[in-house]
Amino acid sequence: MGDRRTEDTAREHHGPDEELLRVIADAAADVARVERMRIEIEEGFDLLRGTEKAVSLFGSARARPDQPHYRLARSIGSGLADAGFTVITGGGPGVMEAANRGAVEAGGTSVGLGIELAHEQGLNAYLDLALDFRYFFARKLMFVRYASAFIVLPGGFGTLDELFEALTLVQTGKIHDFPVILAGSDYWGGLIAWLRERPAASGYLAPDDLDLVTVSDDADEIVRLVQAGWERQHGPEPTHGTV
Ligand SMILES: C/C(=C\CNc1ncnc2c1ncn2[C@@H]1O[C@H](COP(=O)(O)O)[C@@H](O)[C@H]1O)CO
Repeated sequence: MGDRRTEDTAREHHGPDEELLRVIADAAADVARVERMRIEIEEGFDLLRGTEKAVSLFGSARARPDQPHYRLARSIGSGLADAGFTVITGGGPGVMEAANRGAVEAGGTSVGLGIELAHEQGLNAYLDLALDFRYFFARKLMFVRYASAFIVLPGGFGTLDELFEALTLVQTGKIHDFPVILAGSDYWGGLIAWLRERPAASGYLAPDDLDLVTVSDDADEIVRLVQAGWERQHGPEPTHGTV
């Protein structure tokens, strides 16, 4: 009924031919939009195909190199590279740059999946592989598809969005044995306490949902947690012994 009235109103103002042309133009724009999405996903897959051991790391675009969270991200990036993990970030400044920088400094592979934004910052200077995305959802698919763990450093809305998306995927069983590690207890402690006192206490989270996330301040421990998760997913790595 509502649709009929909208169509009638449109005809009164523009006439039936103009309205039909508008509907056809809208449909053509949607076809073009879907094709852009498909191409973007394909480009991401092409870029990352063959990436077998990787971690996605998130955190503030605004952290400065003299800040502790930048330093922590840099040493996590190095530790991951030493352990053979490719480091994937959003390719931007701040914590992303720090993790990519650490990975490059340790001789590892560093990936940046950037996002086109109105106030373009550009990709950071520490990337071996990079791609800029128009669609957040296509970019998020790459973060999950190629990683065996997520590490989340302090950040704002962007980081929180990535954290809760990851937790939702694990909670709903879309991904399994997938470590979600919060780096920086000073920053995340309050959020964990709130999740326990509000959503969990209200019954909106199961008590063991909070076990899906681990908090750590120690880069070495974080790398060990990531490695343990990888082995749960893939089996233990062969040791290169002398026998
Ligand atoms: C706002 C500023 C730079 C924006 N540049 C970004 N480049 C790449 N990825 C980004 C950028 N901004 C946000 N992201 C994504 O969200 C997370 C950080 O967001 P937050 O709001 O800063 O926490 C990050 O993990 C990216 O994936 C510089 O001032």
